[in-house]
Amino acid sequence: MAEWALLLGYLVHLGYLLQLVALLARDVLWLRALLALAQSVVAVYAISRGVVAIAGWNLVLVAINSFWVVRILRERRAVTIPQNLRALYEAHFAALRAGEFLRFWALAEVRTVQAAELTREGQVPEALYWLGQGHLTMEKWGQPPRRVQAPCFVGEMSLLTARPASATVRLVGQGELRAWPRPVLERLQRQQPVLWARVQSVLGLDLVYKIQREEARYVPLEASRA
Ligand SMILES: Nc1ncnc2c1ncn2[C@@H]1O[C@@H]2COP(=O)(O)O[C@H]2[C@H]1O
Repeated sequence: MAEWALLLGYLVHLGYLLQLVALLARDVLWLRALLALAQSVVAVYAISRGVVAIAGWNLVLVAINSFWVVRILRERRAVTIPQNLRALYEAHFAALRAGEFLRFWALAEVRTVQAAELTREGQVPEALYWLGQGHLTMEKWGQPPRRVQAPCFVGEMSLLTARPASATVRLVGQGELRAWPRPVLERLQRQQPVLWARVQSVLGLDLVYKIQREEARYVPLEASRA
């Protein structure tokens, strides 16, 4: 009996040691899970000592942390990308987790448009666009018009820099676009900052692809003089 009492006495140290380890965890799932365990241990200790208030408060904390553990596990559970989106995901959206990609993809409106002007140089675009197939024309003041080939985003530069559009971009012919209206993106930015940070990486990758296409068109100065 006395040994039991001694062991129960150590529980308080175990509980706070576990809290210490929890605070070292970088991953929020581990943090929450270890905190729930630590608070359960402290609650058992408090019950054994008859301190109802400490036991009660720790059980409330256990309930909150357990709720978050379940929620995070649900969000992270394996999500399979449908076959028709897999190649697209791997090439352009791999900075997002599979579930995040599907959520972000579903936020967009699908629009079928004909020769539409997507952005106008100097004006803030109404949306961010993704064109999976087709061609665009791009006009910048003082430069000859150019063709831009899909797949690519349109309107990502002004979104990232919070400045007006750097060019006027029009769709050639008819095409199907995905459009994320600005208010939808602003809500995403406010409510899901982690996802927003990953979306910015996706847009960064699109910019890299654009630079690589520009470089493929690059004519060395010597050759252009010849
Ligand atoms: N050099 C470029 N190559 C491909 N697309 C471009 C280039 N410059 C601008 N754009 C696109 O044209 C869009 C005009 O609006 P944004 O500046 O928001 O985002 C721009 C890009 O999506």
